[in-house]
Amino acid sequence: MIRFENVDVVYPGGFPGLKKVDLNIEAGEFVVIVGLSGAGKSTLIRTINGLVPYTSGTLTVGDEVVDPSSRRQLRRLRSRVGMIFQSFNLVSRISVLSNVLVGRSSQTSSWRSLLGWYRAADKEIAFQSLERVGIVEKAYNRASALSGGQQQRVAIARVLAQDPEVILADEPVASLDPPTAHQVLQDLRRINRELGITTIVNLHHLDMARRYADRVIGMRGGEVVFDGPVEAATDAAIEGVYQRSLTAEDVAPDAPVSVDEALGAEDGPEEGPEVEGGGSAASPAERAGR
Ligand SMILES: Nc1ncnc2c1ncn2[C@@H]1O[C@H](COP(=O)(O)OP(=O)(O)OP(=O)(O)O)[C@@H](O)[C@H]1O
Repeated sequence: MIRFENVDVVYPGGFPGLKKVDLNIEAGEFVVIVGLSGAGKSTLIRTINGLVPYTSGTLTVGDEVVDPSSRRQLRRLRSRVGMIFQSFNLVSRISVLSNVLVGRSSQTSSWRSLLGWYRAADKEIAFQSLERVGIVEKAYNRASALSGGQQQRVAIARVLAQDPEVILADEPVASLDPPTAHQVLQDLRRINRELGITTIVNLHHLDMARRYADRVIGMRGGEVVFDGPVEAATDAAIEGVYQRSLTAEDVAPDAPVSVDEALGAEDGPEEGPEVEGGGSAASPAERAGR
């Protein structure tokens, strides 16, 4: 699905962002990238959708080799690869629904997008996306009126409305308190399982990485220095990535549990909203009060 072959990124000024990265990420995987600040996690993620152009090697997404110099191809790539950011990146003064409809822009003529005249089918997709993250009732609220966790769910719904093959999430829970962070990660994990969307997430805290990842990639100095199933991401392995001992803060923001304990923990409670069927005959739009 995503293949890095000997990929380098050199930032303007000559700073190396990625060094000789070789990676294969299969369709449907849920991959978490860990590493200390400055390790190259964001660079790796942003290279996949062309936000950061790679300077040598070959990057393939699906069946297309990414050509950072082709604006047309980058537009197409970004319609297939959705991105979620730490700061949500919503338009705060417009409604939740309008924000989610932005995810339909690549399928909508520019005059319709500009005027906000989205087709009924696109609105239905937007409602269904909001339903999938459990906040369809907020469709007509201003985005700014929502909590951080709800805003991140809107951002996930916007990406879902794109019908993406890949979701990239760059520190998606760094601005959220731990319980809310877990809920957002549970949403991403559930969506990955239900829809089979390849998902790549940068995370700082190891308890979260270990709870949600299938596979962990460790980075240091722009290089991939660890790549294995979550079971292999032991304390010793991550200490090898960080090149120092782990601290409580590495593991969890405010709950210093043993990392090996977290690794052995059962799956987190699947608290996400019921999505299929839901026990109600009402459509998502009806539940939103349309
Ligand atoms: N636009 C840029 N120009 C020059 N150097 C950059 C640029 N963006 C990132 N870098 C450098 O590239 C390196 C990797 O940065 P990156 O943001 O990918 O790290 P990260 O692992 O995501 O860090 P963090 O966890 O702090 O976000 C850092 O040393 C950073 O200073």
